Amino acid sequence: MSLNPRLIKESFSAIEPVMGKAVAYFYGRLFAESPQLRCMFPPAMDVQRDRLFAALTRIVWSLDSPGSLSSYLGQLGRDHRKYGVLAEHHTAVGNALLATIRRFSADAWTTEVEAAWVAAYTTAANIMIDAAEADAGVSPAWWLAEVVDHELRAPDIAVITLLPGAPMNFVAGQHVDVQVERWPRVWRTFSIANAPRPDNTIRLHVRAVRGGWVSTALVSHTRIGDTILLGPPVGTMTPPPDDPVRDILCVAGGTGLAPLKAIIEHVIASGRRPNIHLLHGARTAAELYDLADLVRMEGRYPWLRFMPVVSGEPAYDGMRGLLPDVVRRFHSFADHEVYVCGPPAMVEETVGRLQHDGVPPARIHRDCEEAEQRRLSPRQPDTAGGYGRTDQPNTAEPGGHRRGVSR
Ligand SMILES: NC(=O)C1=CN([C@@H]2O[C@H](COP(=O)(O)OP(=O)(O)OC[C@H]3O[C@@H](n4cnc5c(N)ncnc54)[C@H](O)[C@@H]3O)[C@@H](O)[C@H]2O)C=CC1
Repeated sequence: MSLNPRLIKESFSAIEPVMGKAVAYFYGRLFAESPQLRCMFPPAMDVQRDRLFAALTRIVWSLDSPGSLSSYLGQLGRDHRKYGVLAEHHTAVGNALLATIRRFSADAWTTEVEAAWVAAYTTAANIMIDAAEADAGVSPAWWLAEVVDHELRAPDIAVITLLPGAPMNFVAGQHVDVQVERWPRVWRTFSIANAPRPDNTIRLHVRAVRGGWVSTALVSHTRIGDTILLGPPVGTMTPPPDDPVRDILCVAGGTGLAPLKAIIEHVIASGRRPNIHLLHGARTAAELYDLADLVRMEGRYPWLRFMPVVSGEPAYDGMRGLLPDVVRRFHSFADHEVYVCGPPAMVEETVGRLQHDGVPPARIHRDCEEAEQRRLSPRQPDTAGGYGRTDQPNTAEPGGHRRGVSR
């Protein structure tokens, strides 16, 4: 069975323009053939559809890069443990996927194309299964965490401290999926806002999205003593492993501050003393929800320079403007290591301007596309999402056998 990326990409291109319909057909087919799988998914499937499309696109277009494909699929396999995905589920998914591609690629469907998709899907499923099996020996599928602190820092922003039931190994800058008791099978992504701590606690910065299920539950209906579920930490916006001794610029929009604060804590813990500029932008002064803490940090570490910036309050008595504009008011950051996080438009614009001003792309770190797709824009409701877990997720270990698609 050999991979044929060219055939896969050609047939996938034929489907891309009708991807919305194809994904809807895929789930209809999957649930018709395997109704027992429906309960693993959230009630509303809109975000789920986007996630599937994003994952499929990424897999198809990285078929020529086995290294990055394999690491992405490995992470996907480990991450899917929290949903209770078993090895045999991959067969049902593979069959529905093949039926979907056959139907929507129409004239482009040949026996060669079919063989190429079977080979590609089987390879991908086996990488996911292997990664999940290996992970099962060393890490929980999910963590039950207790809320040990809950601070409402603005009417719609909470800083929440959690104590996972078992230690969680993570790297500063990573994010986790979160599920609240009120909304089973609905997972939402939040960055961990601290570097690893001796007491194993982790912090989240959450803005309640209007109409949002998980974010609203976390901000308005969660109390100290409640428990929530956390998926495994993932994400690649982490400090470079060689930790170069370069000065650092962090540009944080709103609750996009969370992973950047974790990275700054990581640098502090490392003992290095680079100059750090942290710009934190908010629409109003009242939304500078971490001001007191950041001012305290700045007072303690003189090489850390914190600059709050407000974009929507003309009377604000401090630095005003949109972050991408404000960044350009400073001297060049061309020799800095740069981290940018916040609303997608702000990130795009800031990164573009920094590159234009001479910062090499390799030194600009941002949450990868995948994280942005998993996390919803704060201006959209987080009404659905995740690939839900089964009722007894802790007993749902992947089986020992591998499956592809049945032809
Ligand atoms: N909560 C978390 O753990 C994390 C959240 N994020 C993302 O960060 C974002 C935070 O959103 P909010 O707190 O509502 O921020 P916001 O919408 O209040 O914006 C904060 C600042 O970003 C800049 N900005 C916003 N929109 C812009 C635009 N179109 N062009 C140029 N600059 C713009 C402005 O300076 C503004 O003051 C969300 O997209 C969220 O998904 C990212 C990582 C972690």
